[in-house]
This record gives sequence, C-alpha cells and structure tokens, in this order.
Amino acid sequence: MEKLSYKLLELIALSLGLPAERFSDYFENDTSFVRLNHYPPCPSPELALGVGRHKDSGALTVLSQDDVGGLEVRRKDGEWTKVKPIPDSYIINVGDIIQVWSNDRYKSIEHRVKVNSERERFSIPFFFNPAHHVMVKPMEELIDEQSPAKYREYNWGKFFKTRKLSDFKKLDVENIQIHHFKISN
Ligand SMILES: O=C(O)CCC(=O)C(=O)O
Ligand SMILES: [Fe+2]
Repeated sequence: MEKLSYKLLELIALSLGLPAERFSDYFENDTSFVRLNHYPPCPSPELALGVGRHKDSGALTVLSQDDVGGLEVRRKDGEWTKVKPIPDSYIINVGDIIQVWSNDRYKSIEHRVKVNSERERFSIPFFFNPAHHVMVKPMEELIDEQSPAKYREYNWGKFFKTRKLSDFKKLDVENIQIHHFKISN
C-alpha cells in the first residue's frame, strides 16, 4: 500500500505539471498508519452510521474493503452515492493535503460508512501522511497573479492532533478543516 501511495503521489505531481518527486521529501519520517475497521451488523442501520461524514485529512487514503459495501461519497450536488465494492481493487481517496498542495485542483471528498443489518463488514484503510513537522501550503509552482494561493500554510502534525481531539473526545469544538486556512481574496 505504501509503494502504491508513492506511485500515485508521483502521478499526481506529474498531472499538476510538477516533477514526479516533488512531494517525496515531505514523507521522510512520515506519519502514515493503517486502521483495521470492523463494523458489526446493526439491527437498525437507519439509526446509526459506521463512520460519520468526514474528509480524510492526510495526503492519500488507500482503502481495502470486503464485498459488503456501505461506503458512500458525497457528490457535488450534495447527494450521497454508494461506492460499490469491486473485487481485488483498492479505493483511493484524495485527502485534504493534496487539495491544499494542488491549490484546489484536486478535491478531498466527503464520505461516510453505513452499517448493514445482516452482515458484518471489514475494511482496511492505509492513511498516507507526511512527516509531523511538514508545513502544508499550495505549491509555489502552481501560484501566480492569476491563480493566487487559496490557503495559508498550516502544520500537519498540529492539524492532525487537533482533528483527533475534536473527532474522538467529542469536545464542544468544530472539527478542524482546511477551510479554516482558506484565504478569501
Ligand atoms: O470503512 C471504510 O470504508 C472507510 C473508513 C473511513 O472513511 C476512515 O476510516 O477514514
Ligand atoms: Fe475516511
């Protein structure tokens, strides 16, 4: 999954007109991790969500899932749409960091997981994240007078920690989001 993530990162860099290795240095001492998700069957799936709506905060997510399904992504028009499991394939999410690096040319998509009334579900996401100290900001090469930077820079480690605090402890604070760093021109 890590190898695949590096490859995808190279392709994303090339697609933005940047050198393939442009993002590589940010991943020295990376903070990537794997999560093992188990969603037990739920008798009232309409009353509970497996994972509430959110965007992945890192660079990329490589997700392996079984054939049960339940993952949904939010389309531009606001409708939730199911992501059908395809055997022997990964689902790739672009995370918030790629959105900022690309100055909004790539978008991090909102998603959630619905539970199933009969079957348990397993999923294994690999979160590909840069080093703790990395300051995230739009790539200088993508910025000029016509397309100015859309985000102020922020520290990845601090962002991630703040996200976790508001995510899991349900503190009475809004979840930190990249739009908090948006520059209004
Ligand atoms: O279980 C899934 O399909 C996705 C889980 C997820 O979105 C996450 O852990 O960030
Ligand atoms: Fe996610």
